[in-house]
Amino acid sequence: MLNSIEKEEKRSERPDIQPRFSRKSLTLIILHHHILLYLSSFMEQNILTFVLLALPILLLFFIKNKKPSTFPPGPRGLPIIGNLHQFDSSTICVKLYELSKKHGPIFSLQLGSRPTIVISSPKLAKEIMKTHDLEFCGRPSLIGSMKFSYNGLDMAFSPYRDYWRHTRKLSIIHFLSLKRVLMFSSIRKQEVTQLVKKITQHGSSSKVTNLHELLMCLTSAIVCRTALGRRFEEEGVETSMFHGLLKEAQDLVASNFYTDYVPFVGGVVDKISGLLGRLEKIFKVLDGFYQNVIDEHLDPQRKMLSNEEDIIDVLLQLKNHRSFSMDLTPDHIKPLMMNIILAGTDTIAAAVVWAMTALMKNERAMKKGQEEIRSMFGGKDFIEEEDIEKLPYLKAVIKETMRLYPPLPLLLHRETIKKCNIGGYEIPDKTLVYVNAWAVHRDPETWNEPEEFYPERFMDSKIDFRGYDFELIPFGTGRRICPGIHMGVITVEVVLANLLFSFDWEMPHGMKREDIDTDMLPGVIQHKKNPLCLVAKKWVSA
Ligand code: HEM
Repeated sequence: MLNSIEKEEKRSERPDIQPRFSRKSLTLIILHHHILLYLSSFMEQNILTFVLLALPILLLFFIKNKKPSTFPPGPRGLPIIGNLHQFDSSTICVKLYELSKKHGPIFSLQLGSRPTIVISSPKLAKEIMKTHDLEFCGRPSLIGSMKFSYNGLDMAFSPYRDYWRHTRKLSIIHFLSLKRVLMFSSIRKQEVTQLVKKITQHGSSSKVTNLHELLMCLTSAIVCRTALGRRFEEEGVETSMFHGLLKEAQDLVASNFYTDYVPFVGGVVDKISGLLGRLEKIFKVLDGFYQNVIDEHLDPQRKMLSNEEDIIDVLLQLKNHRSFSMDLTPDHIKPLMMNIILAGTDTIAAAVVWAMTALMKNERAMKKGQEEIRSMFGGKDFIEEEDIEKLPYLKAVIKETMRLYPPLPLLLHRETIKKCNIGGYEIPDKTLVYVNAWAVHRDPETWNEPEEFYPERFMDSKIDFRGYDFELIPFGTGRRICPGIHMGVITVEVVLANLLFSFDWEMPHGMKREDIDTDMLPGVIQHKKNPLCLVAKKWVSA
């Protein structure tokens, strides 16, 4: 039998019967013409022609990306968009948790053209993030994350490759290490002291304290001072503008761009809906902001806010010492700043708000937490970071909060970089992967009464969230585990310890503890939907 190369050779020896175009080149010519027509209809804004021309391309695309038969089962979706419409909800982690009860701890979705799997048990989380961590440590190139990461030049959204490994190593050694994080502890102390002062003023004038607002101000001040050496004017226009920018950026990272899931037509939908325009606009503003901060740092006349070096200083020194394997330009520094600010501000504020919410709903745990701190450190003005080691109940409260209300309930999506087998199913490469920490943290085979807020469950337990225990993964685990874990945990601890130590917390007039809801806002980072508003009474040691 002739193999295809031999056939091809024979054909070229007989020019008389050689077709002018091979089948492959004919298909390419037709496709090329089709795309040209398609683009010109788009330019001329002829929507009907545009959609009609897009249909065959879409069909080709979907046939090519059809789920293999060995893929996990899952809910049926609609034509073309698959399950995308079900993925656009404020409580997506809860919805996926409910679906896992029906379809099992590994099930599939079809998000437009992208085959997707959802993992919902500690056992499978371990398979994905330990046994097969290498196959599962890619990140999908989605339009929002690509924009904010300057096309994957950051850590969070960079694909798994040498560049990511270098950047991550550099961050972990030079600015997110425990040693470096402890060097920033005076910033945290100053900012938390300010917060306590502000709440004390609210309390003395019986003003209600909106904890979400105050904690967002606090964490953005801590993160900005640490990373950029900059502080925004208290409760001023600048601060609220900055929070507005952060919120818009977070919303856009969390948005489902149709461009990512429905090729060709998706881009038009996103353009018409204004999503692409918003993305460009906010990116430009943030980019300009980071550029200004970097220029300030390069200015020899620069006056430092405090004597500490900030993360940009550290990066610029590394640049001068050529510690990075390539030239570290502002285009490498900006995406890292974007990561630190977007990943650090909301996560920490959300975690503290959820802890206070859970404690307000559970008076017993609140009292126990306050007694632990006050009996140990009653004579002090401030609970220092090194005091926290002596507060096991506080630590248990934080673990229990992160279990029930993980700030990133779906972690950050991953993408397979190779084909592999999980739970008896074959998962092709380029499959989108969601690990639903919300579901893992409620696994009934692991946790007794999983819906109960019961910090005591951690008192005699070795389970921790540092990446070794797959039943508790608020920071993820494996190669992609959160590199900001030291900064995140220390900040949550010192803020919560001082809030519990300094104040007795009461409900505003006419409200009961049972009125506090746990509804969530949509987004990658899970915030409480209705702000937690409380009355703070300053506690004075007897
Ligand atoms: C309570 C606070 C925080 C929580 C709960 C949290 C949680 C997470 C989670 C779940 C991931 C995804 C892990 C995965 O894919 O397996 C992540 C990634 C990341 N976090 Fe955090 N985080 C927190 C604070 C921070 C802080 C303070 C920073 C920076 C200063 C930070 C920087 C990052 C970065 C850069 C990544 C991407 C890592 C990579 O893909 O290599 N996080 N975080």
